Amino acid sequence: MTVADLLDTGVLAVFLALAALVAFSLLLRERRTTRRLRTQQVPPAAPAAPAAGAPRRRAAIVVNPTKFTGLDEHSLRRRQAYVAAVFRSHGWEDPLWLETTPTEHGRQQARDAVAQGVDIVLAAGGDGTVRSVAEGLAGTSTPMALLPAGTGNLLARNLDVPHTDLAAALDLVFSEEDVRVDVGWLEVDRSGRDAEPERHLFLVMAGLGFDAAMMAGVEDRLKQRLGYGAYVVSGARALWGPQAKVQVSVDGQAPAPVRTRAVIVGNCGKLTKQLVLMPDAEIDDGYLDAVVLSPRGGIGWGEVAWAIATRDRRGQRRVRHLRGKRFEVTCQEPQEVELDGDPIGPAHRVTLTVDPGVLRVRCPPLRAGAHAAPR
Ligand SMILES: Nc1ncnc2c1ncn2[C@@H]1O[C@H](COP(=O)(O)OP(=O)(O)OP(=O)(O)O)[C@@H](O)[C@H]1O
Repeated sequence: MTVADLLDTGVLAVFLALAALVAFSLLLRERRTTRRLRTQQVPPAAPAAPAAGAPRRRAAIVVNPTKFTGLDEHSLRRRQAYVAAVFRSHGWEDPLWLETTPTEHGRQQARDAVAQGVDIVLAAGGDGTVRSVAEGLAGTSTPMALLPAGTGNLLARNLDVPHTDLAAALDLVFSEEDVRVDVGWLEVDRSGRDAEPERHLFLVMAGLGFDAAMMAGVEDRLKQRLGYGAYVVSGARALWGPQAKVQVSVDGQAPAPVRTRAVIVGNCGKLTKQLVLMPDAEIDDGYLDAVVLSPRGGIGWGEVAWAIATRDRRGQRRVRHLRGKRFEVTCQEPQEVELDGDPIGPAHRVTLTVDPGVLRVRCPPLRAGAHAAPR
């Protein structure tokens, strides 16, 4: 073994040790959080009468029932009663509950809710449910709120919506402050010659290569046991893999050939509070940001980890930052694709575009002094 090999192995070991440490601390936090959510008590809600003559407001809650299978029937009913009591205590009508199904993941439910004239639609589930509800609401004036119940809850983390405290997340609904956010669209051409490529909305990031392989490698059983830590375990497995030959074109410019492990395009850039993949990505700036990761071996991954940990914006040969309104990525061999953390299978070509400000989201102001969306 050469000195370079030894160094390579050493850096990789440090990287994996750090990853394991992060996984362990996340696991402990996740367990504490789950326990807190499951033992939440129904508050003695004091119903408030609405102002005389004022129409009572109504929310729809689109709920993914698979995210609550850990709760027994009694706890589930208690949770629903709690939520309804909170709405009544603010003078709202009882919410309309709409469940997702194995074939309708939230888009149709959100459209039905808009057709019924609700004032807001809450997405209760993980990022897949949020994405689907957003597809139903984009371009309408009905805002979306989040009741995060997934593992990653990436949008909630990026928008500073509480993702471990149901009462705090609900409180935001009554703040009446919305922001207009951009949505990203991903067109997936699986064969490279598809006549009608699939089109999906994304709110956080879409990518291909290492990150998608990592998401695809997360087993449901491990996710239930380890929560966010399952991604670290799968990520450690996906570290070893060949670089892919891809062509990246930004805003119609001539495509640049790159050898890469991952191309990730983001509408916003946070993975966790501490881990920011794209420090300059803003969800309301009308642009998409991208990172192209091209590590080779353990030392290369060490450089990538360091660039991400230090939020290095300059970029370097292992981590390149790009910005634009349209990205086209063509792969020589099909690569795994992911969408806000959900793997959607391999594709030869993906096109990513941005639709600025078309979704209203009820969340804290994006930055100090920012104005809320006009009504
Ligand atoms: N009623 C249902 N029965 C079975 N599966 C469902 C149902 N509703 C939704 N799903 C599945 O759940 C997925 C969405 O899950 P969701 O986004 O809520 O969590 P997630 O993306 O798995 O979150 P995380 O990975 O962060 O836990 C959908 O893509 C669909 O496959």
